[in-house]
Amino acid sequence: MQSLVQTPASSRAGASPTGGAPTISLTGISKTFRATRALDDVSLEVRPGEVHGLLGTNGSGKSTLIKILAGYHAPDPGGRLLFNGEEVSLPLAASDFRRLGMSFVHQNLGLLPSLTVLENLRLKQIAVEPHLRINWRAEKAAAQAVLDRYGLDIEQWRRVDELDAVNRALLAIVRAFEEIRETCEATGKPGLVLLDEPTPFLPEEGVKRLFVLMREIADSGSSVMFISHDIDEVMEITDRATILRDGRVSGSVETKSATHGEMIELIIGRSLAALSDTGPELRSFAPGARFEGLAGPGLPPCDIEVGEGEIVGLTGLIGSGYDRVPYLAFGATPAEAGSLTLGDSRHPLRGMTPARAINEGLALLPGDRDAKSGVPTLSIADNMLLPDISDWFRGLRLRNGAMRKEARRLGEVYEVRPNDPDRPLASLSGGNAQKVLIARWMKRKPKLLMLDEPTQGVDVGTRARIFDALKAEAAEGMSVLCASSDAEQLAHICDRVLVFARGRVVRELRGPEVTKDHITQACYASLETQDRSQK
Ligand SMILES: Nc1ncnc2c1ncn2[C@@H]1O[C@H](COP(=O)(O)OP(=O)(O)OP(=O)(O)O)[C@@H](O)[C@H]1O
Repeated sequence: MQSLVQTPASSRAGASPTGGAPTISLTGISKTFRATRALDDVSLEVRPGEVHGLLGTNGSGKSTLIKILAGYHAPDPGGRLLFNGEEVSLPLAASDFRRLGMSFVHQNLGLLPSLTVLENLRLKQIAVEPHLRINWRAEKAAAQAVLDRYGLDIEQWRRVDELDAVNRALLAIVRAFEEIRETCEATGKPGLVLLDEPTPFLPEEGVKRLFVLMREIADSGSSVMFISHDIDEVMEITDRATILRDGRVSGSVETKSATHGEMIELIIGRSLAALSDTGPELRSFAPGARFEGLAGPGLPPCDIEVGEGEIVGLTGLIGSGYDRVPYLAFGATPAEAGSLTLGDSRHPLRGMTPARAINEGLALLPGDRDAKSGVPTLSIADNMLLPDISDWFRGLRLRNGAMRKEARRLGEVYEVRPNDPDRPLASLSGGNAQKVLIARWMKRKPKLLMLDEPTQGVDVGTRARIFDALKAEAAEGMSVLCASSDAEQLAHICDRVLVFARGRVVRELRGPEVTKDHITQACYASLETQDRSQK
């Protein structure tokens, strides 16, 4: 590797080659949660006008670092933080953020969905500044000025829950930057906006719009810190990136000249097999699951077949309806019509409930990032084995030891870190909690496993393990339906991919056609189909 990759020691605080002080400089930050050393002597700096990436495996400490910067966690004694050269004592206080010029966009964006765009943008002024009555005309003009400044074409009177995901994310970022703009203008010093994975559920064109906005913030002289699992995105938008592994800085790179492979090695400590540019062999499968006339809100009747042992991907652009299929099929969203044939039995989908679906041999791993499908207060072992709890009784006695042993084995297979079956799910990082839930459903060996964005928030190394495990289960006869907007993920695992537009399957890719490029092209070609049918 060339000199573009700096060792943690050489990237220590205060060594900004730009000559000016870094916007933020952290030195020797550690954080211990009982037995877990979440951060160990982390040092990094973000320079003025820089978009800086923060990458790392699940549990590597990214969220802990952001929580320290947000004043939520106090770090262990000994760490230092300099902001524009000023020493700031840790933990940060609520009054520090505006004074220094620091703002955050957390994963849930922090907007108030039932309020309008205007109210979200001007909330602080409306709620905090004293006035006898709100001058809506002035507030409207101020909000419009903000929207115009960043070129956002959003109606001010729309409620935030009526906006699409892209506009919600753009609004959150604009609001965060507006929070610090006045401070930056008054002090003439750069501010820092921290974005904690704002892109996972956005379509590609939405991500591009976000990047334009991030670049505008950086061009104004402020800095942006961007946390993401998506290496391609980090390579596209950031100037430099810091990579964490097991709570330590494994490297700091100039992203423009780093390669994808170098980034992966810094993240997981090893390289991965390259993605093949031809899809899998064309194979035929015995009948597995067949949906006929499956219909529900946002999905006109459609037919989908998945062979025994076949992995079928469902994809399309946002709003195309592909992601509704697993929920309607499982009864998590009530289906309006349709039937499911599994082996010799046929089941009406109207009136299907998750409990019945599980009884028939279906499983669903939802795509939420808050691990809603798990029980945060229960242990890892309970979360993995709860659906089969009756198997773990001997008479009236629950075989706790055997349960723990099995949970530890599954934790090993799915690389759950830390692999301690007694820990509550809530204490795991988001990606590790997702691994626990994947293990739970894979272990049950359902006839049809349905997944929605299964590896969202899961690091690149574990992603490969999960793909291998899915393929291994499919080879044993399990049918798999995987809804995902990630063409690379689908290309890794699928035998066949169905591309949706306006709720209908508009393209089927099979065998060798199942490549990342073909899937992406088919999604964008579906946009034309979508546009034509709208005219
Ligand atoms: N409140 C807590 N109590 C105990 N352990 C914690 C707590 N918060 C985080 N940890 C542990 O600290 C380590 C770092 O977790 P963190 O959430 O920072 O990782 P991350 O890099 O953000 O992961 P992900 O990409 O999965 O979100 C993990 O081992 C996690 O289990």
